[in-house]
Amino acid sequence: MKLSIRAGLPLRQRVAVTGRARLSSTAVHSPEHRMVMPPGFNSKAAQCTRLTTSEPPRAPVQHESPCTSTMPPGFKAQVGRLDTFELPDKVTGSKGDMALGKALVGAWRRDGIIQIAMNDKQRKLWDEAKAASHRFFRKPHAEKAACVDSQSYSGYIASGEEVTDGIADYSEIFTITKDLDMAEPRVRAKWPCHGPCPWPDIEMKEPMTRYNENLGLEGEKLLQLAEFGLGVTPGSLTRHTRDGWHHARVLRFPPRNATNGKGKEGRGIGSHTDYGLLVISAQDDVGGLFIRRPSQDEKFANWEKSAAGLKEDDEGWVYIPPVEGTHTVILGDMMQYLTRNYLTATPHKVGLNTRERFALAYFHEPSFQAVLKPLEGGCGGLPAEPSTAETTEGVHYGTHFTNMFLRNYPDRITTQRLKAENRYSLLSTPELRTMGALPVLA
Ligand SMILES: O=C(O)CCC(=O)C(=O)O
Ligand SMILES: [Fe+2]
Repeated sequence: MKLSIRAGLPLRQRVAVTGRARLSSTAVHSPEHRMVMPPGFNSKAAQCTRLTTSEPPRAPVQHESPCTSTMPPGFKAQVGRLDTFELPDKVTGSKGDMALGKALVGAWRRDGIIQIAMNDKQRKLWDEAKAASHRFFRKPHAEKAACVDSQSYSGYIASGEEVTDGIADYSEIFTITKDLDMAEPRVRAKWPCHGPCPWPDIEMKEPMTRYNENLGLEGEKLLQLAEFGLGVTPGSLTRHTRDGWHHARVLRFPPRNATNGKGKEGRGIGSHTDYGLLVISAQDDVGGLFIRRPSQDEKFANWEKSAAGLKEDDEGWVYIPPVEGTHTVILGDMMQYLTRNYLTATPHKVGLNTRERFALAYFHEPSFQAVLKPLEGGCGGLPAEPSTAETTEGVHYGTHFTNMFLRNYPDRITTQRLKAENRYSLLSTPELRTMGALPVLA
């Protein structure tokens, strides 16, 4: 894989200094793959190349995957070409870390998404996880459908079962939440969403666990760097992720001409924002992910009022082509809340392509018990805003997560049991709102 970097500086520093992503190419695909350019763009220059700016010249970008050709048919979008950042092995607070943190925050504010290079270990872990995912989704339906749990939302979600903004999604998913056995105190105390992960077999469990643990380390590094970039006290973000409610979705999307008719033509997952701090994703070479850039004109706060379905059929989407050997990182609702919109959750959606697509989204989250309040002191050197009733009370992440899963899976056995046993009421008890507290069992 080639990184898009300026020659002459050590690699990490080069990326920290020049790691600027631009959503430059503006080729737009109509169903007939006609190229339509917005006014002011040179179609020749924009197709699959970066627009030149006043920045110093760079090495030509060489992605291993084609640029616009992977966009799912029937969608209209700009094509985002993202530079690739490389993270250090360890964040120490060096000058390079500070510069990198600023560059990452700048890219998130401008584009809503960053791309980071996988190291060799991560490439191997993703390859193994992808192979396990292929193996799992090839199993007979009955075997997959048996992988459900009545206490946790871990396990299988059939194509057409997940609902976004009232419409079925065609994605087929295996969700992985914290794998807690039946003797675990929080499971015994019937905390909402807490329970075992119904793994189909060890061939799925081991590679997925290894990959997610590695992404957990990556998530912590990104938060540390984001703290530098935001100019907030170190630990302001990471203090919320002690025993974080990290989870993941292993995803398969059918080809658009081989669906079961339960969803909306060509739609893999409808427009939405995710719930926590960071979403670190890997995708195969097929393509399907679209995002929206941060915009002053688009206001939403998913923890207050659902942002699902937001602008789904509007203009302004950016297609993110798969780039081998990279993760993308977008932001979740709690990052937006903590930073008072300095960083915003990234709306995204997935389109079905002509081939089946495999992806994995890892969600780096606060503790289920965390009650979050906006960061003190203001972000990015901006003055702190006065508190309002809403910000003083804070947002309980476990309640936000539970609300989102109740909304997405209204008919799932887990939802039925949660309601039948009135587990929701536990969310307002002090032990569920105190980080590290364990239930007192009779
Ligand atoms: O398939 C992808 O790339 C993204 C999936 C996604 O948005 C999700 O699982 O929440
Ligand atoms: Fe998502």
